[in-house]
Amino acid sequence: MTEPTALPRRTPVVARTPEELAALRPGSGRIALVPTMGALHSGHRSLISAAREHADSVVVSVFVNPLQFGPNEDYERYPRTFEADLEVCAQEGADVVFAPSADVMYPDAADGVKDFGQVVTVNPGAMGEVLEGEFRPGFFQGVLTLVNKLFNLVRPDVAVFGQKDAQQLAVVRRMVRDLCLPITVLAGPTVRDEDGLAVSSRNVYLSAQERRSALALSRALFAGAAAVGSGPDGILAAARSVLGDGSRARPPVSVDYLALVDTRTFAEVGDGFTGDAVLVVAAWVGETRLIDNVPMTL
Ligand SMILES: Nc1ncnc2c1ncn2[C@@H]1O[C@H](COP(=O)(O)OP(=O)(O)OP(=O)(O)O)[C@@H](O)[C@H]1O
Ligand SMILES: CC(C)(CO)[C@@H](O)C(=O)[O-]
Ligand code: BAL
Repeated sequence: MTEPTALPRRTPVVARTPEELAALRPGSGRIALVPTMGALHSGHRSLISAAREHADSVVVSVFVNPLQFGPNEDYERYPRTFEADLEVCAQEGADVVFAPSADVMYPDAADGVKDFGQVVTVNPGAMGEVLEGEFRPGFFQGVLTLVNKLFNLVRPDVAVFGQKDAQQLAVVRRMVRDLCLPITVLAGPTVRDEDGLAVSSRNVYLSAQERRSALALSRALFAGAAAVGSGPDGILAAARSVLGDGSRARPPVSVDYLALVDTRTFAEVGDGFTGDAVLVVAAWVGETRLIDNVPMTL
């Protein structure tokens, strides 16, 4: 018996510039966009696969956006694995990979990546100032500016974002609403490793010991979710009992925030709140900053 021949995979076409992207625009059919920073993993795969279900053609953008990184963050070090990313896109059936350079996306930034003083940007509003926005000043301004540019270049009908970056998802939805963008935003559930750790490109920074310590994040969130019947205080207490908090956090884990917030506004919820909420956490594990969350209904 002969070995079955592997099905031919469609290799996506790579566009490096807006002009190349425009030339690839299909004449008809729905377009879905999956924005990423590359270093693609199973979480991204699930988003590309969801995108395929909602559109005739799928564009994956791969761009490490300098505008959303703070001066002391990991822009330079961020994993860049373009050839492997192309393979993932081929396996998941993406049609186009848009992978511009920083110069292409920000031609007027004085030194290409660092001076954005002259660039017109998108203001994320109050939701962009709290939690991730507080710990990463300018982060959501950078994200929304880039996402808005991608929306204008790709002109998708649908854009797919991960629930793992819950505040980013909420801020993007708010931009779409407030700026009247004709785009449907879809969310893909958080993909986790078997032990519960949310898959993330930054997990490659973790040593084996740190990876074990990082499980405190998802375990704390699951403990909080299991206490949903006991209201906001009970949920937070259950999560804190696993994760610790402030000076009680267990090294090498150091917590930036643990909060229960309204899914749509990201305002902290208090006693008596009913509706959709999300328990969010951001913590350092050694030198690596991770975020995670679990949605719940109170
Ligand atoms: N585990 C996951 N499950 C589902 N979606 C995910 C997951 N991780 C990331 N995503 C989504 O993939 C999209 C691109 O994210 P990004 O490329 O920054 O990956 P990341 O793994 O979150 O990277 P980082 O480690 O930098 O946070 C975002 O919409 C993000 O929410
Ligand atoms: C949405 C995004 C691609 C914008 O750079 C990025 O923040 C990400 O990968 O989540
Ligand atoms: N996953 C969100 C992109 C960032 O952390 O910069």
